[in-house]
Amino acid sequence: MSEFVYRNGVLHAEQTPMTTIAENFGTPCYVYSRAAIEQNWRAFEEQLPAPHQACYAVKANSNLAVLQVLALMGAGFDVVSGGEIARVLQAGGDAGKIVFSGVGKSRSEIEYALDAGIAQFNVESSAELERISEIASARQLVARVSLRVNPDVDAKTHPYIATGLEANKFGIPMGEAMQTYRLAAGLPGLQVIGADCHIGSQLTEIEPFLDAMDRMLQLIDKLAAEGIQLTHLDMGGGLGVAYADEKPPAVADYIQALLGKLVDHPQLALYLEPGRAIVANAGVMLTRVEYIKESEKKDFVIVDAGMNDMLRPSLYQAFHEILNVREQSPSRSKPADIVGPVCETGDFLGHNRTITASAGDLLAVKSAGAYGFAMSSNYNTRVRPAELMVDGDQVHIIRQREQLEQLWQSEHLLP
Ligand SMILES: Cc1ncc(COP(=O)(O)O)c(C=O)c1O
Ligand SMILES: N[C@@H](CCCC[NH3+])C(=O)O
Repeated sequence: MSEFVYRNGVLHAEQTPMTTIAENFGTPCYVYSRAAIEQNWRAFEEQLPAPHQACYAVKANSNLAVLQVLALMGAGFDVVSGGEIARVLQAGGDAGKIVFSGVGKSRSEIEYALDAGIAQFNVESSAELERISEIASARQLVARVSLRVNPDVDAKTHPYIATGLEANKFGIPMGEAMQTYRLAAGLPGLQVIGADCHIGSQLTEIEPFLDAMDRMLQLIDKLAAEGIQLTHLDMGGGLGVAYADEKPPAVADYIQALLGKLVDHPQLALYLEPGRAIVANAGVMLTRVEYIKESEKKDFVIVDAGMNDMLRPSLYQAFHEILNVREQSPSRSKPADIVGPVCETGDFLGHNRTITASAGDLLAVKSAGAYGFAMSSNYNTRVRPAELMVDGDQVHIIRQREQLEQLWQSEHLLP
């Protein structure tokens, strides 16, 4: 069930009309539904009783209040930087449920993570193993490590968000996995506990996950035969959502299919790192139409949000449904591009849309809760939008719209 629906001809977020939100908080802004986030999280949690564990991928949406909602539900977290660890702790998350992924962990990030007592490092190279071993030994600590192995499967998604092919920078190639595990097992300050992989994002089929899992289980069996016993397998994130007419598998079907593969491996806990599946459809971006520019073949609907606020269409030609907040009919006869004010030809939110819109109208860009605000920037010296969390009939401001002065407060004029 979507928490964003028309009531009396006006798009609502839970019980609050979008028109009220725009009046009170201005545009552009991101609007999230707490109920939707909770519902999406519960779908994972219910399928993954302990010792299995879901770890929300913080990069998808790292607003403190979003993390807080999940922390209150007992979530684990998948992070990719020291900054994300700090955010999770700031939001009340449990360090003991943090897994630390990423190809380029710096010394200071590793030190910070060890001191914070995170659950484990998902390690991506021999060099990183050696660095973690050295730092942990010097601190007389033991770092729990899992190796991220690249299973070399085609995730059948956009090439920029496929990560499980050998051509990608991520993980340890399957062919080198055994020797890297042997290295890990012999290094001081490390406890080798698991294996992980992440083959890509926005996957709409189960098969690539199952294919990757077969390869990972074969590796785990070979390791066991050598006396390296692992206790968990982390299959990463990547479950897709419906932006348009995609039909991603239901969470329960996806997890049951993965758990089904574990019947012969009762010692293994399954970890997952969902990001998009938790937050994408729990958020929209609200923007107001500034101008309509008509031309012979197509019109331009020029709105107050641009690629700096919402990068996915420009970066991946990603499709996001765009609705007029006031339900409209019929649709326009000539297609329109919905474009922003940024000085780039690639600054668009949607191409060839049939949406009816006039100057002053409010539009909602759907499925914007994941990789929306998280990838925003200040390009063109534009302040980043406000973020709001709707909770029933309450609207909480969870991030103020930036003020211009903040944009240059760390800059200095020459003496
Ligand atoms: C290691 C890792 N885990 C989890 C995720 C979250 O992915 P998604 O948002 O597709 O679930 C990503 C990003 O793709 C990732 O790189
Ligand atoms: N940022 C991408 C997903 C990449 C995930 C990174 N591991 C998107 O918007 O779809």
